[in-house]
This record gives sequence, structure tokens and C-alpha cells, in this order.
Amino acid sequence: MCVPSCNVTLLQNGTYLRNGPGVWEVGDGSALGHLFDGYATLVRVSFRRGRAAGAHRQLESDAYRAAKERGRPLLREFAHCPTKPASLVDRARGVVGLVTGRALSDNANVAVLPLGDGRVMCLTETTRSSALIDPCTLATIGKFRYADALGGVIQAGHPVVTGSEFWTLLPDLVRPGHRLVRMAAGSSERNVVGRVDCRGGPTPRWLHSFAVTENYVVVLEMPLRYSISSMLKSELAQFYLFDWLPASGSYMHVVRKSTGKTVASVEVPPFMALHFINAYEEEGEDGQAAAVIADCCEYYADPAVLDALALHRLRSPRNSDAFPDGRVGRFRIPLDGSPFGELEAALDPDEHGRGMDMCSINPAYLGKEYRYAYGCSARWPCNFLNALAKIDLVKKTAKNWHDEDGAAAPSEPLFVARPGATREDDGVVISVVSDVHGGGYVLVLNGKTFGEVARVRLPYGLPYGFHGCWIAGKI
Ligand SMILES: CC(=O)/C=C/C=C(C)/C=C/C1=C(C)CCCC1(C)C
Ligand SMILES: CC(/C=C/C=O)=C\C=C\C=O
Ligand SMILES: [Fe+2]
Repeated sequence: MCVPSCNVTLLQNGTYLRNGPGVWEVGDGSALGHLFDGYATLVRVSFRRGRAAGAHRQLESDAYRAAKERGRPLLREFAHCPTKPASLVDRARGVVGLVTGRALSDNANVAVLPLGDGRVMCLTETTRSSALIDPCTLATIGKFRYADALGGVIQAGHPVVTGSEFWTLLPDLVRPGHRLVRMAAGSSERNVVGRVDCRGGPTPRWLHSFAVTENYVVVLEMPLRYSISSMLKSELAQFYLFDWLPASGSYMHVVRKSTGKTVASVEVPPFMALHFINAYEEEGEDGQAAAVIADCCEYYADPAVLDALALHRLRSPRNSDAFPDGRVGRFRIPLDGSPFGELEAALDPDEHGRGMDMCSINPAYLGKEYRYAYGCSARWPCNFLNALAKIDLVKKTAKNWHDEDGAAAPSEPLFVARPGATREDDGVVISVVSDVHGGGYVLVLNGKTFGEVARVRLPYGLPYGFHGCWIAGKI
């Protein structure tokens, strides 16, 4: 569906793409109940010669098609289990569905990623969700078929994609750990680079994202572990598919990209994080990397954020059920064999406000020492993130943006650098804002001042989305 073009002043031509959940009801009101479960809705906003034009379209996953046909969700989503098996045969079928991944949803609503070779991939955390889309029409082209025999049913929600390569982690549900894999642009074959073993328990940890530096991959182990019994019994565990087991410890691992060897594995204070922001190497006096610094959006070691994103909580009166506090959690992981790492707030959370998640950075600083991050925050107690923040990690300050009535929900602010820029914050920040009246607009902020460059009002509101990307030039 197309929206009318609007006059805007912009710094370059290109296309903003965003993925996220958009449809929670199928059939006669049969509904999914969690933000993470909505069937994927893609959004495109193309900027050309100072004008913007947009479109949105549903991603045609098997899960979405089957739910529409049968009038109810049939596959296991993040927070949804289809009907409980009534007999032993049903249970055995469930186990086969799990081992093959066929019982798990392919609703690719988390990320949309240009692979650097013209292909654009959408995915969620099931391997079978990986799909290719046409960035222009937003049509679903088909499944992304990996040309390798790595198998496995689960993958990280956030591969790290540069212009030339794709890194991801494949959780191993049998021997708790993650395989680190790499795929070159233009190829569909993933190669195993190494493996990280999970510490302290029989099941792997949940990992939505990981971080990279120039030479290393940083893998988190928080106390949220896959519940194998939830999978086998087709029941929800304490936190959907996961159990919170703080006694099993929290760890951070660092793997060298060139060898796949784990060079550090340290215990850290308990934490809860979905998203890394960035990571980089800190030099010692000898000029060699002495530590890895990894920043994430951290919820004070409280998994309650997962429940806070249930739809009944998001639809409750705004000021009850306030969204859990968050901070920029900064890990320092020593590379000298010390057994412990540190975790502290990178700045006083009062600077950005309550809540902090969905960050982006200037992509040229991926894996390098950086200064600025842009994220969603909560200026006032609210059951959703209702503001945007530009964080200065050197001065430890933040600039904030919020809609006039303070109640709109702006999605992940995506930083787009100005071509030829030399300053880290020289560019714009794009966010799609859903307002409380059911409408919305595309917001463009100045990356440096965080002042408004443009608002492009949409003829209808769009749901809150997850992660986006920028494709420069014409697609
Ligand atoms: C949006 C976000 O932070 C996390 C999303 C995670 C998802 C959608 C995980 C999905 C899964 C399924 C779709 C099937 C069962 C396995 C699991 C990995 C939980
Ligand atoms: C943390 C979050 C949304 C918060 C909104 O208030 C969404 C996480 C999405 C993961 O991809
Ligand atoms: Fe995410």
C-alpha cells in the first residue's frame, strides 16, 4: 500500500526498511498475545530529491499463511504454544516437529538485512525463518536456502552484517553452546569458525544478539536458559521458552575471529539484555588489546521486560505497569586470563530517562571505539518506550526527543551517515513514530543536534516496529 509523497529536506537519497510485528489477530479474532509474536509487517520509506514515499506489506511466511487459512496460529511463536498435545502420538509428533524445526514459526519479524550483494534477508530466531524480500515492492521472494549442511533449528536474532560478510551464532540445544559461523557476501554457505561452550548447566542460554570488535566476537551468557521441557511438552516455561536461573551464573566470552578460539571466558555480575549496542578493543600499554569493552541495553538483571511486552500490559492504562528501567550496561572483559569481568552503567540513566533499548550507531564505527549511540528511552513512567535519546558516551550525557504529548511510541532510531561525513554524528536519525491517536509519522532528526529535520505524516498509523536498515542510492 502506498502513502503519498511529502516534501522533506534530506541529506541523501536512499531507502529505509524496517521489520517488526504487525498482525496479531487471524480468523475470528484468534489472537497472539505478545509483542514479539505479531506476524511480520515490512515498512519502506524511500527518500529521493527531498521527497519521501512509503509502503508497507505483510511478509508471507508459512506461519502467517497457515494462520490465515486455518483461522488460528498453528506454529510455536515466542510466547505462543499451539494446543497442548492430547496423546502420546501428539507428543511424539511435537518432538519431531521440534527436532526438524517444522513446529517452530518462520515468522521473520525481527530484522531486515541487506547482505551486501543485492539480496535482502528477513529473519527471526528460527533457522527456517530466513527469507529473501524485494526491497522495492516488499514482496516475499522465498526462503533463503543455506547452501551448507549445518542444520540446527535456532539462530541468533541479530546477525552482524558488514558489506562483505555475515556473522551469526547457532545455538546448540544438545551440547549447550553456540556455533560461530561466517558467510561471505554473494554466498549462501555458512562456515563454522568456532564454538563457545555455555558454562554452568545442561541447557544453552538465550541469546538474541551478540557483538563484534575488529578482531573478536563477544558472546553473552545471561541466566535466561532454554527450557528443553517447555519445548518437549509444548508448554510455556517461566518466561515463555526460557527459565530464569541466576544461580547458574552470568558469563561473557570472547572468540577470536581469525581462529575461532575462545580467548576469554569471564564471570560477570548478573544481567539481562536483548541488544548489544557496540563493542571495541581497549589497548594496553604494549599496544595490544588488553580488554574488550561491550555495551548493551541492560535491565538490572531482571527478565520482567519480557512480560512487560505482553499485549495486555502494553494496552493497560499508560501509567500503570510502567516499562522496566534500563541502562547502557558496559562490560569490561579482560583478555589477560583474569576470571572476572566488570559491568557498570556507562552513564547515569537519568540522562536518557527510564528505559533504554533499540539502539543504533554510525555503522562505520561497528567494532571500533565510538562515542554516540541513538536509542529508545522513556522520559516519564509509561508502559512503553516513549522517547528517543542521543547518548554521548564520552561526556556521559544525553539529548532527548519526545512527541509533544509525550505519549507516542518512536521505533528504533536508525542513524544514517551523510555521504563524505568525517564526524561520527554527521548524519540523520530516522524513526517511525506511532502516536496515541492511531496515526503516525516518519521522523528525521539531525544526528548532531538531535533537532527535527522533518516529519512526514503518514495517512494511517503503523504498529511499533523492531529493527531497520538503510540502503543508500536507488534500489
Ligand atoms: C523481538 C525479540 O527481541 C525476540 C524475538 C524472538 C523470537 C521472535 C523468538 C522466537 C522463537 C520462535 C519463533 C519459535 C520458538 C523458538 C524461539 C526462538 C523462542
Ligand atoms: C525492547 C523492545 C521494545 C520495547 C518497547 O517499549 C523490543 C525488542 C525487540 C527485539 O527485537
Ligand atoms: Fe532485536
